[in-house]
Amino acid sequence: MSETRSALIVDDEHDIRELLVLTLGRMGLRTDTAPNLAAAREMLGTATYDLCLTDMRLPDGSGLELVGEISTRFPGMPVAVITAYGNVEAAVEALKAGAFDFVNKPVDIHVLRGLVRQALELGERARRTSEEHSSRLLGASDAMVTLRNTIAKVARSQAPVFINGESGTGKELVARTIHAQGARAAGPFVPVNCGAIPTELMESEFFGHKKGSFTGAHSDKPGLFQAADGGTLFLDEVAELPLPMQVKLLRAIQEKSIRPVGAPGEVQVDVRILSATHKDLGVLVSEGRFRHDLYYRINVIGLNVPPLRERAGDLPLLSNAILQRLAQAMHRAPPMLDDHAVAALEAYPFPGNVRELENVLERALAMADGDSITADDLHLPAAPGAPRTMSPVITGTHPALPAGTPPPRDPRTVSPFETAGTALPSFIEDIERAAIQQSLQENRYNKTKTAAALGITFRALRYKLKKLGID
Ligand SMILES: Nc1ncnc2c1ncn2[C@@H]1O[C@H](COP(=O)(O)OP(=O)(O)OP(=O)(O)O)[C@@H](O)[C@H]1O
Repeated sequence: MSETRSALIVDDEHDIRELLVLTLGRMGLRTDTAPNLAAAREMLGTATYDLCLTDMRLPDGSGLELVGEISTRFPGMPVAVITAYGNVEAAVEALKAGAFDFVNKPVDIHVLRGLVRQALELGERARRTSEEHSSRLLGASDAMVTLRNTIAKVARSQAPVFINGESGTGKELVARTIHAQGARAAGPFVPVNCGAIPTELMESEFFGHKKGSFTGAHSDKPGLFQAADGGTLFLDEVAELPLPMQVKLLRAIQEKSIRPVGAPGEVQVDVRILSATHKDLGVLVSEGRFRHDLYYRINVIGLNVPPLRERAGDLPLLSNAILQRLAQAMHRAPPMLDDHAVAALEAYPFPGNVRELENVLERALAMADGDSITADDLHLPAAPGAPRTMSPVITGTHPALPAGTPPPRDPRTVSPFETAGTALPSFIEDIERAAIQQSLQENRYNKTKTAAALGITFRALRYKLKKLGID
């Protein structure tokens, strides 16, 4: 626990607040204080705490109300109450309302310190559990339920699995889930981006090398196959493997052994192969760009991860889980998406899938002032291929949606001719903005690659991003 923990202290008695601030401060905690319920609520709206200590009797209500609110709004945050000595009923009520523990007045410093230590441990455990949840493949759509069921079956076997799906749909997460649910879970999971290894280093990266086998080989180095021994090797972007490397990989998979560069003999390896690509590998095989024998070897079981736009019903669940995770990392209370924001998300096609959703929400979280995220905060780009309209996609200027009101129209249906009558420079800027945003998504927000794809320099791209207000 290296980062500073924080506590909210709620008590109307100045002396008690001082005593608690001093004691918790000595334990290394940062503290905020509130003399009443209203102030406590305000503080909880702007910051997240690892612990709350509240008096039962407050000038504007009961500490019990706070206990209830905290348990619902911040389920992982322990709250303890300070009760008058001998008031057993109040203590029991507090525990029933969700308090973690209570401490009697006058406060015994020893008891208090023990309670704080336990509360922090409890919070830490809750945080870890929530992190485990966040690495789960979420979604209640039929497609995701089917995918999760298939994964559960596939995980039991040792067969190679080939995962296909657009960028950012969750292919790596699927691979990690197969590994985590299978018999090799205690072994290593080694992901490798096949498109990121320079061709000349590939053999050494996959199979390792012996000291002195080539210039720069200053010591023996095990390769990725050895690193994944007893576990899983995940070949991401497998379509990017050059043909000569495909031959070597096929051999290693068939023989279950590898020969490090410069080594005299073979080394046995026990590795399960999972692979993925967003490309159509069948087409690459028919074009002779991917070996059919390797294709059949890695594609014993094939899984398809559907794009987010085909399971828009998963958006609220996914968005809330992502916001919760991001807010927790920022020690903030997770904001809610308002109705317009949900409608805007559901109308947007998300070409970058869940990864793009994460980026959109991260930016929105940084922009949002209060407890909720509006459609304006989302800054959704125009749908790729469609010129941006003169007004933002979802302006957020609509009044709150009454129940039953249809959501704002789908930005994809906006006709480019709606731009007629607008000043030419602004029209051109909009087209430029749409092209840059599309290229950014296609290149996964890598600005160097985006600049290259657009045929402009990195500096020019940076200038345009600033000028067009894209960040
Ligand atoms: N169903 C899901 N539930 C929760 N998080 C998800 C889900 N799908 C994807 N994610 C998250 O979205 C992000 C992108 O997922 P991941 O890296 O697995 O996608 P990918 O398809 O492998 O992307 P690429 O093709 O670019 O390699 C990750 O942070 C992942 O945790």
